Parts: sequence; C-alpha cells; structure tokens
Amino acid sequence: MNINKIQVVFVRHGESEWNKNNRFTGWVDIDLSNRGHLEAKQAGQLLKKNNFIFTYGYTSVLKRAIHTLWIILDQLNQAWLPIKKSWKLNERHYGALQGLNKDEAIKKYGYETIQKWRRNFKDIPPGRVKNKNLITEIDDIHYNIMGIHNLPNGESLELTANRVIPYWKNVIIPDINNNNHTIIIVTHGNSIRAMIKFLNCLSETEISKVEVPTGTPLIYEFNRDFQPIKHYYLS
Ligand SMILES: O=C(O)[C@H](O)COP(=O)(O)O
Repeated sequence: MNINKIQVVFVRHGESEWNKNNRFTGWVDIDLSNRGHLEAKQAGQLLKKNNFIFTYGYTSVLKRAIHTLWIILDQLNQAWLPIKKSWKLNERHYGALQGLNKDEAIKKYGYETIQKWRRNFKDIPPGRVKNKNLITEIDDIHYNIMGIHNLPNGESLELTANRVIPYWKNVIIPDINNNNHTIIIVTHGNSIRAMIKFLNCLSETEISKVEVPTGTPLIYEFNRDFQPIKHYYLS
C-alpha cells in the first residue's frame, strides 16, 4: 500500500425523530429529524472545508445513518462514492426497550437498571415479545431479504462489538488495504462506542463514560498496522 496516511472518519447519524423524543430506538428504522438533516449538512460542510475526499463509504441498513451519509456526500459533491451497507454496523438492538421513552423507562425499571442496560459493557436489555413489541414485522421483511433469520433480541455493548469488530477486521481493513485509504463510516452511537473501546483499548469502565455526539465527524488516523496514531473530533 503506497500511501502516507490512513484516515477513517466515523460519524454518528444526525439527530433522529426518536432521539428528539427521547425514545430508545435500536433497530427500529426511524428517520432524521429536521435538526438531524441540518447536523448532517453541517458535518458535510465541515469535511469539505477540511478537504476530505473519500475513497469508500460504509453505513448500517438503518435510514437515519444512510440518509446522513447521503447528505454528507452531497455536500462533498461525492454522491457517486461506492458504499457498503451492513446490518453489522447497526445500532445495538435494544430489545423490549425499543420504542419506550427513556424517562418512562426509568420510572418503570428504575434509573440504575436503565443505566446498567445502557452503559454496562455486558448487560443485555430484556428481549421483546415477538409480534407484541414495535414494528417486528417490518424488521422481519427488512432482514429476511438480507438473509438474516436469527435477529438479535436485545444486545449488550459486548454483543454489538462482537459483530462490529469482525466487520472492521474482515471487510473494512481489507478494503483499506486495497487502496481505499480515506473512508467514512456513518453509523450509530453504540456501534461507534464499540469501535472506540477496541481502537483505544479502553476498559469496560472507561467506555461506560464515553458518549458520541450526533452528526460530528470523529477522525482516526492509523499507521500501516492499523494502530491509531491520533483521533479527534472535527468541530
Ligand atoms: O438506539 C438508541 O436509542 C440511541 O441511538 C442510543 O441510545 P443510548 O444512548 O441510550 O445507548
């Protein structure tokens, strides 16, 4: 690989309608709010101002991330960029919490339990009852077409990392080695937290304190062995 530096830009999607309404979203396919559109546009403008030109893009199969990537690429005049979409970059599946307002969930389960499900590395939120909780059927069509028959039903950050990190190692790194050295990955709060824990070798306690803002480019620079040299938010 004949390149000077490898740059990977992670962006958490812009604010979604359910971020705005403070609802657990997970795999429910909710779109951007007006503010989310604006955040995505501003992220694109910021990347343009800093002369980013991407060679490949990645996103989940959830529209809040896909649309954020489209808006960013539109700002960069790079709508043509090849993009890979994978459910392995989806948000953590929030099980029975999906659709619940976070304050109401705290009233129902208690603050400490909710916080444990949200931020402990290994804690798995309760699973939803099939056909009872929100939009199960739509999820089934969405994912059946992709040939995924065993949908998760509540994931810890650890379980999320168990699909995100292999995707990084087995798909993204080989693509980078194939000369795609400046890439953008638009995904979700917890999929990015899984990557941050892995790349920065953070402990479970350290990652429990890390929050990822919506629509803000997080730049990682790597050496050829994919060790991070530096990372910073573009703002
Ligand atoms: O899926 C969600 O509800 C959010 O995108 C992430 O939620 P969290 O910050 O509660 O993990």
